[in-house]
This record gives sequence, C-alpha cells and structure tokens, in this order.
Amino acid sequence: ITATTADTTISKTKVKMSDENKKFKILVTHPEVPQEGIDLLTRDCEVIICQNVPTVRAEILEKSKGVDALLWGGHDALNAEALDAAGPQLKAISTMSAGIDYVDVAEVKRRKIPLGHTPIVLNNAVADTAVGLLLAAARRFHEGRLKIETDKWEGGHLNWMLGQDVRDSVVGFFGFGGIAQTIAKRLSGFDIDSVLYTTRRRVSEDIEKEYNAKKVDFDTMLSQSDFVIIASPLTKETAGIFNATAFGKMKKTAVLVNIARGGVVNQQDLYEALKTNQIFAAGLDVMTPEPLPANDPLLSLPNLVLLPHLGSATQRTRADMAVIAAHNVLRGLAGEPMLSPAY
Ligand SMILES: O=C(O)[C@H](O)CO
Repeated sequence: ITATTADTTISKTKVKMSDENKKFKILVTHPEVPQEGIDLLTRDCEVIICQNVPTVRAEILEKSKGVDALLWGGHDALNAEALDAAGPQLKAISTMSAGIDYVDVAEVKRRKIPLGHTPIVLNNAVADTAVGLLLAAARRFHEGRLKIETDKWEGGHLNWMLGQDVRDSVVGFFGFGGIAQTIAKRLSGFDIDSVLYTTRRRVSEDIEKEYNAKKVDFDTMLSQSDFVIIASPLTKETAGIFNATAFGKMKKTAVLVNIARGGVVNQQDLYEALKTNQIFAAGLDVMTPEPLPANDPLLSLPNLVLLPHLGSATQRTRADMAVIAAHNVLRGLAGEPMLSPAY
C-alpha cells in the first residue's frame, strides 16, 4: 500500500501491543467513516466510534478520554481543547482530509504527536470536480438552466448565451501541488495553450515541461490567465487573497474556480466582481460558511456555479481516504512513519 493508491487488501502494518499487553484504543470521531478503514483498525485494536451526524463536539471530547489514537473523520476543530480531552497518552492522529486548516498543527507538533492526513488519493475526484466547474461556469450552464426555468429561452439568435472557449486558453493556478497538476493533466486533453502557476516553490522542470507550465508572480498569473483555479491550502498568507484588488487585475472574460477552501476568497468582493461583470463567471466547490445559507446573495448570481463541497465525494475516494487514515493511525501507534504525514 502506498499513499498514492489505497489498496484495501490486508496491510503489512502490524500494531504492537502496549506494555500491559492491552489493545490500543482508537476513537473514530465520525460514524460514517467507511468500513474499509474501520476493518483495518479493528484487526488489532479496540475501536470506539462516535454516533452523531453531524458530529457533536461534546461526544467527541467525552469519548476521546484515554484513547491512544484518533481517526478524525470530520472537520471539527482539532485543537488544544481536543488534545487535552484525550489526554497525554495520545500517540497518533490522522484526519480524513487533504486540507487540515481546522487542525492546530503547531499544537499537535508541540506535543510531538504524529499527525497524518489523506492527500493524493483524492486528487482525481477533486480534479474531476474542478474541470466540471470550469466548463459549467465558462459555458454558462447554471444561467442556461435559469433561462429554461423562467421561460426565457431565446431561440433564433446566433449570439445568445455565448461562453468562453477552453481550447487555446491560458490556465492559471494558485497553488500547483498534486490536485492542481491532476487538473492540468485533464485540461491538456482540452487543447489549452499553457499553464501559469503561482506557488512559493518552483515545481520540477519535468513537471513544468509536462504541463507547459511556468511559475509567475500572483499579479502576472491573474492578469494573463483566461481561467484561474485556486488549489492552495488556506493559511494566514492565503486567507482572503482573492479580493477586489485581485479581481480587478483579472481579465473581464476570466473564469474563477475554487476547489480549495472558501477562506482563500473574499466572498463579498467576489459577489461584487460577478455582479458587475468584472470577471465573467465563477465555479465554487467551497465557500464561507459551509453550509452556505439558502438566502446567501451568492445564490442570486446567474454567472456563479455552486457545489456543496463535493470535491472528494465519491464512494471509492471516501473509502480510499479511510484506508489511508487508518494506516496513518496504525503506523503512528506502531512507531512507524505514517503513509502521509502532515508535518
Ligand atoms: O480537504 C479535503 O480533503 C477535501 O476538501 C474534502 O474534505
């Protein structure tokens, strides 16, 4: 098994018993963690599973008391309070997500607790979602549906509801890790011209060559891209970076896609940019807050395609995430390096 392909066959990870020859105790904080992951944990350990959906913090804190490991199934804050509730015997934690913006990583690190997460196995599913949003926004799928619903289908025109072409376009990425590269791979099949990317570190020359990609600064990426795809983690540095100033630098024909975290975008500024046609359209899988209330002004925009954070939501991907998270936890308990360590 590797972190790239979650193989659900029997793993080689063998968990040693603790000193007292008792089984390690693991809390799974979400009742819907796929069985494939639970099966791995129950082979050698005692597993406690929280019962509430959506998760109830009090239940998680109560049940985590005295456990050796946590499989953190939801996006609840994983902070000092949660670590204190578990107690000093806690030896390993894994989330079941790629993004870990809800984890106080510094605090986990300070306590020297190995922390894992589940990137890579969701690259394909999230990239599919990104391409879907890009096409839907560029070709006005949501607006088209609204036209039909409101009896405004204007037959007979040649220039009605024209969208943006993907072929020969320049695609800009904010963040160019595994998910972004998987999106670029898919888009190369749409005959795009080139990729511009903004990251802290340059990717390898081989990767640049493969995707005809060039590292540029943020402003250049914004001003020269026909499509701008946000694929970066949410950090202090990236929070709200897509604001009025950024939208002002983008082409009027540009399409924005966000499959990362809602907090990277200043949503009020995005609303204005779409409402005033400063940019052409946007497709968001992530927003602030989640769930977005049904009366949010964003829902009134015809040039905005919205999805309720479905990026990694396929059966296979969820199962893969559970398997990787389970292996992370088991390896942490065994004192071995995790499959995908978060730090
Ligand atoms: O970060 C992730 O893994 C995705 O957003 C799904 O939670």
